[in-house]
Amino acid sequence: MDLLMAGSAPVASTSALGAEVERALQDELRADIDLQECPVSGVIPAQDDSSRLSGMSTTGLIERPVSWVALAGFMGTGKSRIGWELSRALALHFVDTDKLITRVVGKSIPEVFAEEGEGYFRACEREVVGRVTRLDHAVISLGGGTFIHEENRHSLLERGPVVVLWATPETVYQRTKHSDRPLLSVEDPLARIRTLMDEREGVYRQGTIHVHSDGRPSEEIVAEVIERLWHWSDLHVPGDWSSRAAD
Ligand SMILES: Nc1ncnc2c1ncn2[C@@H]1O[C@H](COP(=O)(O)OP(=O)(O)OP(=O)(O)O)[C@@H](O)[C@H]1O
Ligand SMILES: O=C(O)C1=C[C@@H](O)[C@@H](O)[C@H](O)C1
Ligand SMILES: [Mg+2]
Repeated sequence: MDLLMAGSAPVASTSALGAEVERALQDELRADIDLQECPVSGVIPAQDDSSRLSGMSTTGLIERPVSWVALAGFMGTGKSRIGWELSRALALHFVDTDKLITRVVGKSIPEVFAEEGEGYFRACEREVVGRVTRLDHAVISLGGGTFIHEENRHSLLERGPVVVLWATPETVYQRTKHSDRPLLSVEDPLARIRTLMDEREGVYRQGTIHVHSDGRPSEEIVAEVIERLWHWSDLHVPGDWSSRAAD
C-alpha cells in the first residue's frame, strides 16, 4: 500500500491549539507509515492474515468500500482496537483521536482531565474532528464522547460513514475495569457505565452502521464492519465508482 499517498495537505490554522493539532496529526500520519504493531495499549493485533479482507483485485489494486470511515461508541466497545485492525485490513491510515490529543497536550487523558479540565479536552476533540474530517485514506477511532457533541457529530456524518460499536454495560465494565478512564474513576463504575450509556444511547443511534461487539473476536467484528461498509457504499453511491478508493 502506498501510505505516502494518504493523509492530507496541512490545513492552515487559526488558533494555537489548531496549529498544535495539525502538527501532531502530521506526525501521527508519518509515524503510521511503518507501523506494524497496534499502538493501543493492551491490544493484541489479529494474528491471521487480515489483509485478505482488503480485496486485492486481479490488477493489484486495492478495492475498498470506503477510503474514510470513523468508529464511534461508548468507552470499551473496541473503537481503538477494531479501528486499528480495520485500518490494516483496508490498507488505510489509522488515527485514534484520544491518542492524538495526548500527543498534542503532552499528557495522558487522565492528566488532561485532572489538570486542564474536561472542557479543555472537549475543545481539543473539536479541533481534532475539524481536521480528521479533512483527511482521506484513513480510519478514525473516536473517543467515547466525541460523537456526543452535536457539532462533531454533524461534521463526522457529513464526511462519511460512522460505524458505532456496541457492548453491554457488563462487557464494558470487564474491558475497562483495569484502566484509568477518568469518567469511570468512581466508586461504582458499573452503575456509572449504565447511567452514562442510557444518557448517550439515543445519540449513538444516529450513527450510520451499528455493530455489536459482545463476546465476538475482533477479526469477526472487522469482517462484519467491512461487509456492512460495502453494503452502505452500494446504497449510497450507486454506480459511482469514483467514490471508492482503488489505489
Ligand atoms: N471484541 C473484543 N473482544 C475482547 N476484547 C476486546 C474486544 N474489543 C476490544 N477489546 C479490549 O477491550 C479493551 C477496550 O478496548 P478499546 O480500547 O479498543 O475501547 P475503546 O472503545 O477505544 O474505548 P475508549 O472510548 O475508552 O477509547 C482493550 O483492552 C481491548 O483490547
Ligand atoms: O466517553 C467519554 O467521554 C470518554 C471516552 C474516552 O475515549 C476518552 O475520550 C475520555 O476518557 C472520555
Ligand atoms: Mg479508544
